[in-house]
Amino acid sequence: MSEWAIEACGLTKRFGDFAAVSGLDLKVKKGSIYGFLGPNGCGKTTAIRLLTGLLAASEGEAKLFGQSVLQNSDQLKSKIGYMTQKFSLFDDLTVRENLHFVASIYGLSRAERRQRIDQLMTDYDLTERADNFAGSMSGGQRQRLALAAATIHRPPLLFLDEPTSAVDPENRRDFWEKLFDLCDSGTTILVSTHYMDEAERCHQLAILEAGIKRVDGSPQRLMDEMSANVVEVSGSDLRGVKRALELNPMIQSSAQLGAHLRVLVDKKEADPLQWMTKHYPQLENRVVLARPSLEDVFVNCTGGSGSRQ
Ligand SMILES: Nc1ncnc2c1ncn2[C@@H]1O[C@H](COP(=O)(O)OP(=O)(O)OP(=O)(O)O)[C@@H](O)[C@H]1O
Repeated sequence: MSEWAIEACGLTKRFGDFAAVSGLDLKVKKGSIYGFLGPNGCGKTTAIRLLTGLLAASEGEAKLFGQSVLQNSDQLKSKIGYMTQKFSLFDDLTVRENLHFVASIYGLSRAERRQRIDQLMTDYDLTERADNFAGSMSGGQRQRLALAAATIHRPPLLFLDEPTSAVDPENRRDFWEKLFDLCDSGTTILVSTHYMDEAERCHQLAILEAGIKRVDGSPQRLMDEMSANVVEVSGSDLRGVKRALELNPMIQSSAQLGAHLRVLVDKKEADPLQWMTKHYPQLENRVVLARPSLEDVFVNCTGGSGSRQ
């Protein structure tokens, strides 16, 4: 038995001359949460569709639980749950009707269906909404309904494409609690996001840009191994300091966060504080070292086109 829920090797998808995903290598351990982090259009949805077998790859291969996605798509269907980026249930059906519909597609028996739907409505706080139309519910409730539907057949592997883009931070936190419950019971989850805080919750993640995986690893490892030190600059004329710093090739990026400038200094400089005050004497007593964040990693490896949370 393979220890991997997902394996991909050189996975590539071209639309005409344009490569939406290029040479993606991936290994996702069973029972873990793996994140795809990247800006709009970087290829997250395309990669998920390749891994689920909904799109055929131009090159490369993907396996789920050791089985080729291309050759075993029928057998693998029952092992996969897929929550698409757009709400894909029926607005003019009630919560219960939507779940009945999905359960019938997955071939659950009548008795099993009723029991499973009641259980899911309890688990996802939907019981009071059972007879409400999906179209009349809030973003958070619709998202819980979509997750209930995606898990109705108890798939061991879940693909979630930007599942929380339409919900507020509190609902997002609750949603992640549900994901960790699923993970705890053995489900493997691949989730795409452009939120840094969400990516930080994943066991492992890959940062994608322009269809290419730039780095992967645990959030902590990515932060530890970043090729830059983070320096915070305070004081006056931060806009002028930023303009001056950005001319220097040792400065990978600088961004103002409130009353500070957050600066990534190439790790080739062993002592970034000394280096900065030597080259910019006006920064004497105005610089401190800061702990790297996942956003710093993102900026460091992509040039910084992601969104901030
Ligand atoms: N069927 C298609 N035909 C042509 N181009 C496509 C097709 N599907 C996706 N693309 C292009 O491939 C690139 C990657 O798209 P994809 O939807 O995978 O990105 P994404 O990271 O999921 O973006 P978003 O966060 O906006 O959903 C985009 O430039 C998109 O326009």
